[in-house]
Amino acid sequence: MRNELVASNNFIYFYTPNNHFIMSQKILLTAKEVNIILHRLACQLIEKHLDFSETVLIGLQPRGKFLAERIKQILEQEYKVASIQLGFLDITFFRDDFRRGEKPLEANKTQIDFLVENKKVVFIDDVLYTGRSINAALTAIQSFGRPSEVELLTLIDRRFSRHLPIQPDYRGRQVDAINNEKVKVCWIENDGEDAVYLI
Ligand SMILES: O=P(O)(O)OC[C@H]1O[C@H](OP(=O)(O)OP(=O)(O)O)[C@H](O)[C@@H]1O
Repeated sequence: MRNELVASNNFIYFYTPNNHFIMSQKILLTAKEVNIILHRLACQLIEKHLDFSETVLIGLQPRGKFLAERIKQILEQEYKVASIQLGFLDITFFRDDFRRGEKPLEANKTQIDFLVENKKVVFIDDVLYTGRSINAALTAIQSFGRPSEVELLTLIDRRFSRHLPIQPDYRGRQVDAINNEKVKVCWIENDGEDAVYLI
């Protein structure tokens, strides 16, 4: 059991019943802010891709999937863009560091039911940090054809943290976080709320 106290400076402090502080996390984006940003990102995509007839969306597994599904839903339901092609790409075994960990890796499902040959591909992920996931995605997508163009949409861009020359084309929010901090993006369908925390 723990009690939760929301402080006025956007930090959430957790205390044990005997009042020992155990951790804190800062809320970077509330559900309302996430919703506003998702609509802006959807509009930016429409501005560039119009009817999406030559464009496919690819959500990166595991957590880019939720963002990609949300963007698709907004485009179709609120902005009446018809039948957007959306796939999900797992990059686990394409990472340049996949043999370096001690734990056995668990892959997620890749589900791309279309060719990306000559299509404009938009990668969608929740966080851009070192850029290594996107680097792996660029390799992995080659199995599905040769896109005419690849762009990147990310909800959170961790500034000054890149290991590779990769930048987002569409970004929700830039965040300055130091290396031992984690940016956690929560989705209501998976985590019970829409929110972004710095932990
Ligand atoms: O630019 P990169 O350094 O590759 O980081 C970006 C990736 O990091 C996060 O996943 P992470 O592997 O941290 O997993 P988790 O958040 O689901 O624990 C996030 O979902 C991105 O896919």
